[in-house]
Amino acid sequence: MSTSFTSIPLVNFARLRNPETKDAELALLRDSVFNVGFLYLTHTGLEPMIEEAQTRLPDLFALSADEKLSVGMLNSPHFLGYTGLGSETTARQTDIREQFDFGTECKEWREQDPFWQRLEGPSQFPNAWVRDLVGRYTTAMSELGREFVHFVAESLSLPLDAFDQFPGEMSRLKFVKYPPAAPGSQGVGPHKDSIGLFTFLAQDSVGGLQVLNKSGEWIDATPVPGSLVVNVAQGFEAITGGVCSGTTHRVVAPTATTRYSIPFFQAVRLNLRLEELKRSTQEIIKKIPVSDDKKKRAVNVPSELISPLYECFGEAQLRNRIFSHPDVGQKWYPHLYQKYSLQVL
Ligand SMILES: O=C(O)CCC(=O)C(=O)O
Ligand SMILES: [Fe+2]
Repeated sequence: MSTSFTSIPLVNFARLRNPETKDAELALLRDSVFNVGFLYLTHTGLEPMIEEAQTRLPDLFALSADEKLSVGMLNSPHFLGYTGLGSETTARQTDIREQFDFGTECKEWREQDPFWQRLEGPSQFPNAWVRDLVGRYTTAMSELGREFVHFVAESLSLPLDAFDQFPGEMSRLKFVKYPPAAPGSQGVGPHKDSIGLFTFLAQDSVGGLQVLNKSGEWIDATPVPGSLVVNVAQGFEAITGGVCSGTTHRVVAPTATTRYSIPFFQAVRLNLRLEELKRSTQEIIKKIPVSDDKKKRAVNVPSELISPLYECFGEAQLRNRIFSHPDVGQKWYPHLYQKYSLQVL
């Protein structure tokens, strides 16, 4: 398959789980992850769960402004909670969307913990049914994510658990609403997902998600009912030394209908450090189907996200959050906000 994809491959999860069809589907998975960087995952068995969540989203966003603000992200040093329209910035432009960010359960941050550990903490739920839905949805997605990563390892003929040293404590889930806007408006600007190994995204039938291929063309990720769009996030980019780069994507705002989406960002260990990565990625990089030259560079310069400017992956991620949500960043991390603002990257 060409690396300059013009359509996004479909990988059938049931065929990965079936010993008779597994090998052929693993080859497709390998090509999709390492050459394309994006795929639709179908037949996951989670279709009813996804549909239930999609059906409830209009009710969630119909809560009163007071109810939403009572769980505003500004309350949260963990960047969890509600973000109103126009409060988020991507690629230096304002995004036209509203969203609720949640995290899977994790330990509470304490004073003696590293400062970047504070990215993880308790979620804010506006009511009991949202808490219940988020709990069930994240449990199901976490299990799917673990199984998916095992298949990715197998697709490279690596041991099943080759990536099991990397997952972190708190995965993130978002419920997102894009209201209709003027033609060509930015739902969310071009970006790679900084959080996580892989992102598993359920989108509704409206469309607007686009991904950038290696020739610099935007390709429509046209909705495929019941599927999850899976993309490589910067955590996986880091542990493959940048060889498997996260794919850039964006959402063009809808013009006539409201669009809803549900991305799940699979956690990466926040304490991953550059030196550790350089060691652990070597064996992985050897197996990835790309040129030796690219591999050599990968070992020397593991990833743009793991920069010598940062202590570890957690700090790089914290910096990213601070600039995506500058009001939250300035409130909870004023010194870091100032420090990172002065850095030339
Ligand atoms: O809403 C979507 O389809 C994509 C959202 C996204 O890329 C993100 O929130 O990182
Ligand atoms: Fe994204």
